[in-house]
Amino acid sequence: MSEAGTTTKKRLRLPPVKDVSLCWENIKVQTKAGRPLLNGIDGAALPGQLVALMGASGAGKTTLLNTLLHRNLKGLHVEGDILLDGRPIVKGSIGSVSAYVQQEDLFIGTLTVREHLNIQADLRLHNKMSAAARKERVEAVLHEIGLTNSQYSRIGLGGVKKGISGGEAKRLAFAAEILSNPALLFCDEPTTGLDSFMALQVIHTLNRMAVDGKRTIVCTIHQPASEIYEMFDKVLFLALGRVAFFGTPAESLIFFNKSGVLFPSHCNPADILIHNLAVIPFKEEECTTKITKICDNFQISSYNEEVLKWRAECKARVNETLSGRGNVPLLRRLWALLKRSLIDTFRNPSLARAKIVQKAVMGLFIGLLYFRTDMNQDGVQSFKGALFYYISEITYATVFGIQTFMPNDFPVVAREHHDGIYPVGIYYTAKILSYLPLFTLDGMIMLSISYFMVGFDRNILSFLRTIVTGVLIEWSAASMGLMISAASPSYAIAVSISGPLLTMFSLTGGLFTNVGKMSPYVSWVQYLSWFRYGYESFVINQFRHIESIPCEDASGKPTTACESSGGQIIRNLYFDEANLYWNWAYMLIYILCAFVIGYSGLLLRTKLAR
Ligand SMILES: Nc1ncnc2c1ncn2[C@@H]1O[C@H](COP(=O)(O)OP(=O)(O)OP(=O)(O)O)[C@@H](O)[C@H]1O
Repeated sequence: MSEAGTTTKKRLRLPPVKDVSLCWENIKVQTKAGRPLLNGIDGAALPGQLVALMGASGAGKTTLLNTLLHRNLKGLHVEGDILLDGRPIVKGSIGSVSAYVQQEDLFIGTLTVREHLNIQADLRLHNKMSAAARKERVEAVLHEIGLTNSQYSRIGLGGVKKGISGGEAKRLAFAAEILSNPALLFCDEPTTGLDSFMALQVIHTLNRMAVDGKRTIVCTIHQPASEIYEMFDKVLFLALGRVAFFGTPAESLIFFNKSGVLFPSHCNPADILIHNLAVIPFKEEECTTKITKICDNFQISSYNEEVLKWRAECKARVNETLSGRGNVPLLRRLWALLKRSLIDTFRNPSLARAKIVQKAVMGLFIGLLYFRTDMNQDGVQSFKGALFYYISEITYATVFGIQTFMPNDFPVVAREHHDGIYPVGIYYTAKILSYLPLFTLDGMIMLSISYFMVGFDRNILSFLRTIVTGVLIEWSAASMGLMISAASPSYAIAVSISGPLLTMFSLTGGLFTNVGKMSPYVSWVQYLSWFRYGYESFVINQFRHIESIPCEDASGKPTTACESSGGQIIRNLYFDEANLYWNWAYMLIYILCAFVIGYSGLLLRTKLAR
């Protein structure tokens, strides 16, 4: 290989990790009601080891993993020591030196593999790493995890849009977690949902990360195939909340065989072991006696003595210093989330393209419907109708369009927030900023296409005021849509809240009912309605300079009812000319309040989504 080639290869490797060992001693977990889940679990994972936590369903694998990670322990009472290089782990500190690959892979499916990693690098890598260094790290991780061939493929959305394979998705989840090059990695059921070939690939990747990278890896696993079983350095079997065995896979066969478990040839040993450690319905007593005997045997076995030695080795590393991940600049995280939201918004055909095309078509339609309306009594009604229609058109599409975002994003946001990658506020700000261009442009397109076709005031300032009012209406609708979406548990609930609210706001907007003559029981609703603020500004802007309007219909016939000047139109609607710009201020305040309420709702939902 050429020298240049050698340099490139060197660059593509992750830097060596500062290895760590993890041990746990006498871990006891019980529910608040006093039900024991784990009862005195000891163990250790040393650098370069891939350790599997195994056992029948309900044995306590996830509970042990959560205990080691200090996560999801609400409602449980935990005792025992967890030591990282000899030092007790204080609550939450393990997260800063380790990574956790969770069972369910959650991604923004519109991104490519490389884009996802670039954004994760910007979100996770500390402030001392330059943009070039972060790019290099992504390159190294792509090679390390074996994702270079699919780096430009879209991740896809399960069941909606085909993307990368399940095995690639799992490896992508690893890739994101090892960007920060952690020495300690936890994985929950990394092979669940994968076929045997993909599962083997995934465990092979983990094995390589442990052996080559000197990482310490702990994972839970369900009934692995024999080939996979042999790839673990250590297996820890849990049963009835106790350790049934901890040692190498080869030793496990010897130990369990001595404890009376038979392994017929051509059978998967892991299947047989898990079957033997399960409490089978209607045979509870028999199973409990057998399992208790196995656990007792292990306690007095030489394998348990080995575990005690590893633990001592782990404790002896007390002098090593550990460094956390470091700080990630807030602005960089905001920019990364903004990029992700922008890509997602503009690649989401149901939102971006549909919105632009729809508004262009509606602009043309309104333009043709009210084409060259003359200023007479019929014309006044048409102008008023067109102005109110603008508000409806901008509002409904915006509120319901924007509400689609939260159900898709929420699981990812909740996880990333709880993983400490960013606070919800940064995500929310980025999301709002990402919607700004789209939810400003589409309304402007509709107004610009139709405004002069209808025959509204040709004065450029009047046109610009219409645009500004339109943008504020759209942003009022967007902020309300976001607020309801952020605080609602599902899209269906968000829509069912928004529908009636919009009807109320529309009815109190000034066209259907006179704002000055509403029933006192509901007249306050108008002050929550941007229909009312927007319509008043639209009407004042169009009519206030019109001094005389003929009292005749479109065919020239005199009319009995007549609004003979712009001022009269404004007064008849109980509007006030002084409110033209005040309404802009009210809408701005409205937008800010809705954003703040939406943020609070999202924060609360995220906190509850543990
Ligand atoms: N917060 C909790 N409150 C009450 N019981 C709990 C709690 N967490 C876990 N358990 C109980 O502890 C037992 C062990 O659960 P755990 O999820 O750890 O098992 P597991 O071995 O991971 O099972 P599986 O393989 O099915 O995921 C189960 O009976 C479960 O119902």
